[in-house]
Amino acid sequence: MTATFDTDRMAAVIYGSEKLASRRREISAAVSRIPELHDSRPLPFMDRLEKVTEMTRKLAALNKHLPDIIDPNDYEEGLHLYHEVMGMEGHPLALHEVMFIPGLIGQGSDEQYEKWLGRARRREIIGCYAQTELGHGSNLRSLETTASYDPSTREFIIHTPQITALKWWPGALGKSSNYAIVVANLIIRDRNLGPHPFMVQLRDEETHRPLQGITVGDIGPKMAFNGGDNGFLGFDNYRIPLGNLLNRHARVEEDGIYVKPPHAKVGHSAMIRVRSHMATGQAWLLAHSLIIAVRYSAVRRQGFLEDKTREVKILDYQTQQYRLFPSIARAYAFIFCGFETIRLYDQLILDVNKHGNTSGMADLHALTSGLKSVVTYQTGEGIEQARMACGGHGYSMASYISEIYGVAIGGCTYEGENMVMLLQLARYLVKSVELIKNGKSKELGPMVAYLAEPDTQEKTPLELKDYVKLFQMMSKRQSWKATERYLKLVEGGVSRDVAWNKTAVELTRASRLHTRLYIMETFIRRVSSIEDMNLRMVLRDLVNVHVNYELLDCGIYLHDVSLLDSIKNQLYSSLHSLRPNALSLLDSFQFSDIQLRSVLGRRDGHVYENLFEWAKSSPLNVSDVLPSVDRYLRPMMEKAKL
Ligand SMILES: CCCCCCCCCCCC(=O)SCCNC(=O)CCNC(=O)[C@H](O)C(C)(C)COP(=O)(O)OP(=O)(O)OC[C@H]1O[C@@H](n2cnc3c(N)ncnc32)[C@H](O)[C@@H]1OP(=O)(O)O
Ligand SMILES: Cc1cc2nc3c(=O)[nH]c(=O)nc-3n(C[C@H](O)[C@H](O)[C@H](O)COP(=O)(O)OP(=O)(O)OC[C@H]3O[C@@H](n4cnc5c(N)ncnc54)[C@H](O)[C@@H]3O)c2cc1C
Repeated sequence: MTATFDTDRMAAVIYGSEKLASRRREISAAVSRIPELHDSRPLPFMDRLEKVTEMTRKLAALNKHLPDIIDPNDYEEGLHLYHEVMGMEGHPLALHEVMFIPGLIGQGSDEQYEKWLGRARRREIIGCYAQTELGHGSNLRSLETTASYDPSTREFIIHTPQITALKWWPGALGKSSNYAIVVANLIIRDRNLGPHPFMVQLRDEETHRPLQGITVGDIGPKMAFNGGDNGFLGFDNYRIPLGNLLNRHARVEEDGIYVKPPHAKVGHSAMIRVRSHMATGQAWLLAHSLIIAVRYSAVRRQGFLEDKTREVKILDYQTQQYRLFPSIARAYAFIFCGFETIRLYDQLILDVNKHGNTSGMADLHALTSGLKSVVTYQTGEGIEQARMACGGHGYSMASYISEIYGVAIGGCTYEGENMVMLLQLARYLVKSVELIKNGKSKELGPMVAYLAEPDTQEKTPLELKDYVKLFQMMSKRQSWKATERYLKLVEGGVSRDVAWNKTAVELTRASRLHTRLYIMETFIRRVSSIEDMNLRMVLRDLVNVHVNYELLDCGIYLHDVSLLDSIKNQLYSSLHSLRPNALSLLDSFQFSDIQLRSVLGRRDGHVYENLFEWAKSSPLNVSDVLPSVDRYLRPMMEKAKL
């Protein structure tokens, strides 16, 4: 089936410009010509040490070839090159680019840029972001690592008071990084001023051995990311100079005077940055799994429909389309949301760093708290459906889908556990409803203005905008219902904390609906702005699938049977009309075979031959008879014969 649109032009929509889309193709082509940038053998056949070694080997090779392939100062080109070569399982520089450098930019002063930023960019040093501890991750107020100021030597003494204070989880901390941005409680004259970011050298730059007073190592295998070394880190009264407090926002003078930051949370910028980028990163992971599943579904034949002479492609089953196509819509919707949040983050950093203007922080915190939670959860659901849609071969590591799942689903936990972040957004929604109740609707932020709109009369929806209005009213009602439930408890004498906890499930439901409304409206807004008619037509099909699927999935108006039927009928006909374009919508992401790392998803479609070759290369097939059979099984069977 030929697509009704140009996939290169769709790639330009996905990546934001024709230039970047074509540069991505050139970079992938360049990588395909350099064998030392390829996996030396399939990653699923490697144990953890082999995998970490392989990632380190490739990283060094990439660093060598990088100047010949990309503009080293072009962030987007670098991001694609890393994804192409390093894949998704983690590597020594994974957090260096994602958190260490952005943390330095967000928190460091111009002098500290001079000292560390250039060195970090040239990769003379490798860094990570060490905040989470063995005993605390969500509740930052209870972090235990201390940084006590000693005015007599003008130093901070970093210390791990007890085992629960060990830094635990930070990516690339265990064996790779020789520096870290360490988040520790700033203590001045016994006064705890809360978590602050400090630049700390962990290892000797020559020998890479841990410095005196530092205990550091790897936390062991995880569900995924096993090419990376998430680590633990402990301090024994470890001294660092006064100038190592990253002091763009908060400062300590030599005599110990503390100058507080313009906003209590301005030190959280590294987290906000990752959350702002997660919608895009998760969309790519979802699209990875979908292109594998849809390519395979276009090859795999199983069972019959009307033509009894030839088995049907499983992509022609309505259930297969229902399983996969709503996630294709979500992948596009998440990409468009990602453009928004990255733009908002870049603007915020400029406002804060250049003008000390923190007014955009609350909105972006609320938006990214909800978005990272909904996007990561729905991405995980979509990847799991993609795996199941491939039957047995989806369950094989040859499909690579379970690795993609493990990486993606980590996002439900890192950067703020989803439940915790949904409740952060709920704070914002409750405050907004209270503003309206107090006659201050004018103070509402643009993202919550709809909460003040009167309920529309439920007329029979005829157009897309009517269906979106239905969803908007449902979201509004949930925010009001949850807020009033909470306020009723408070007015009844229940403390705010207890009332909050007793309403928490309803509050998180309000956060999810609010976020899903934002995703839907962003998707529609972006599609409506696309000039190329062919692109806009097929993306409208995706929007129709998305809106109707969301309405059904959120259980809207289940009491109104005729409305329910019309939503279902629209969804099923949208699935059918998407069928001819489904594969091309995913081909438009232009992932190379190297980047997909999936035998099932290869462009050549020779699934069975490729699967057989892959299986034969398994280490277990090096010999016909395994040593363990000779050593244990054969004696056991011989004995049974006596
Ligand atoms: C995909 C491939 C990738 C591949 C790459 C993979 C990379 C993996 C990287 C993972 C890295 C990590 O996980 S790094 C570690 C991530 N850790 C986290 O995210 C920790 C999550 N916890 C937190 O952020 C915090 O504890 C909170 C926000 C949940 C609670 O903080 P709190 O200080 O107790 O604040 P709280 O009392 O709740 O709220 C007080 C007021 O502050 C506001 N507030 C709180 N935080 C912020 C903020 N950042 N910006 C603005 N405002 C804020 C609240 O809205 C509230 O306003 P008002 O209501 O009073 O007006
Ligand atoms: C793959 C991966 C990479 C990571 N990389 C880094 C890194 O580079 N740097 C770093 O500093 N950290 C990193 N982390 C740590 C991560 O940020 C934390 O795991 C995360 O913040 C959650 O904290 P926690 O694990 O302590 O869970 P807890 O905070 O102990 O929460 C456990 C559970 O308790 C419940 N809960 C907790 N608080 C609340 C609440 N207020 N309301 C309702 N329910 C609640 C939730 O169900 C939650 O899942 C990484 C984690 C993973 C999995």
